[in-house]
Amino acid sequence: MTPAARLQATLILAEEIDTVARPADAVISGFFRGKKAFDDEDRGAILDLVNDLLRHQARLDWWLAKHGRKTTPRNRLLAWLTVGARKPADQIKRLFNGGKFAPEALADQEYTLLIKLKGSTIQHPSMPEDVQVECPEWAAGPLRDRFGADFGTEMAALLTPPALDVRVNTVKTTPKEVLHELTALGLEADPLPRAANGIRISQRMALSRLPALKRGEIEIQDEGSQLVAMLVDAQPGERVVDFCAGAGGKTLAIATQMNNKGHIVACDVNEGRLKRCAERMRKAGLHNGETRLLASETDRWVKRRKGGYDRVLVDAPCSGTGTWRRNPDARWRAPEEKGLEALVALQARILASAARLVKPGGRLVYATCSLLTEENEAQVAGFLAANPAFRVVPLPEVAPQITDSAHPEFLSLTPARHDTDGFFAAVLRRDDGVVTAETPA
Ligand SMILES: C[S@@+](CC[C@H](N)C(=O)[O-])C[C@H]1O[C@@H](n2cnc3c(N)ncnc32)[C@H](O)[C@@H]1O
Repeated sequence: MTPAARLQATLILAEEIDTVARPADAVISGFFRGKKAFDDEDRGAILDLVNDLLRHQARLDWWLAKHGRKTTPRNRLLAWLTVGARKPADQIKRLFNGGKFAPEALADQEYTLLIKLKGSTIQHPSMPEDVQVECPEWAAGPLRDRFGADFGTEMAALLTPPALDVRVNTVKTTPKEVLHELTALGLEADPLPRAANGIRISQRMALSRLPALKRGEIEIQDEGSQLVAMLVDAQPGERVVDFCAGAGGKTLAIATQMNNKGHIVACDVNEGRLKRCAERMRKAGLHNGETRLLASETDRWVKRRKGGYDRVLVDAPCSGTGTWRRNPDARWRAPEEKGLEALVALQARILASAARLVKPGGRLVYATCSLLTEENEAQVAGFLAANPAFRVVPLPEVAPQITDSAHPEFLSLTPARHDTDGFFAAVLRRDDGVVTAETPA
């Protein structure tokens, strides 16, 4: 594939990501599906370029505005090639040549833009701080409140591409065997520092190079996500609910913890994701689970199963601020249409309803991939105030091996401090109605 054709593919993707509400990874995988003309190298180069545009969008837009230009995907690409990739104007003109599979030929005023941008640097001291760190307006206040003096450092970490973390499916193999295979393939792979069955692959490569992935022996899962599943601490033979299971990232990890014994119900309001979850369970050789589509968080099924589960995980829908490293488009899509407040209210409703499933003495884990206090500590505080039967089980009690959480009681991970996605998890226990030796019959 020619360099011009790669640029044209980048442009198609950038335009679609800019206009549709779907996440970029869904747009990208949809675009490449069934297209044999793109080999791994083409895909890698196009993906890098799309991500470069998304990770520098605020700064590119600042440069475009400075020169009175519209912030369109095509203008952003032209600006990036000049300011970021530092390509000479004439070389860009040769690539934007209007040929078959190439971007439309450069207009005169586009060429003028390239000349004006020549010698500019992607970072400029006159840029406002939020532009320099690519922080969208809707999140700047809450993130500054959360991080204070560390705001800049955390934002910078959110702009770096993450390493590839995988979780070993111990129902099928062992971390030792997987490490051995990865090393034999010439990949740089090491055990994760905190997640017992996790491995980090530091080197960039196409996923097609991982045969263990095809065999269902490993799953791609950030260390933070692996740790959330670990905090559920589901034991073989127990009854467990993963209330917001989605496509099952954590369901699979929990079902594996249970060593295929007992029962896990993966609930969600999204049928497509649950279908994917069931497929992944099958591929992973897990048969201790079922999926359950809920009409809403207050579906009648929840009432019928009240008090019936040893462990319940609520991996709530959230702003996703902790995942901006891997989803660089997410920062440019404000949380849902109704904003952060509506999201926080939904989380509260989900948590209150899912809590009904926990049996006396059982464990409730509330988690998000958000960095915002409103969705995390404040959400838990609100729940505890309204539900006195639950109390916090401090992190050092449930996971003494995690010694570097950013919060003394909860799991709180940030990209700058832990080199994981931003994750939050609170472990709660239902303390009422527990029958002990002292409880009168
Ligand atoms: C953070 S994602 C879950 C990710 C998943 N646990 C994983 O590890 O791959 C949150 C999920 O909550 C689901 N959700 C949204 N509203 C819900 C509701 N009212 N009740 C239950 N689940 C809901 C979404 O469909 C989404 O799949």
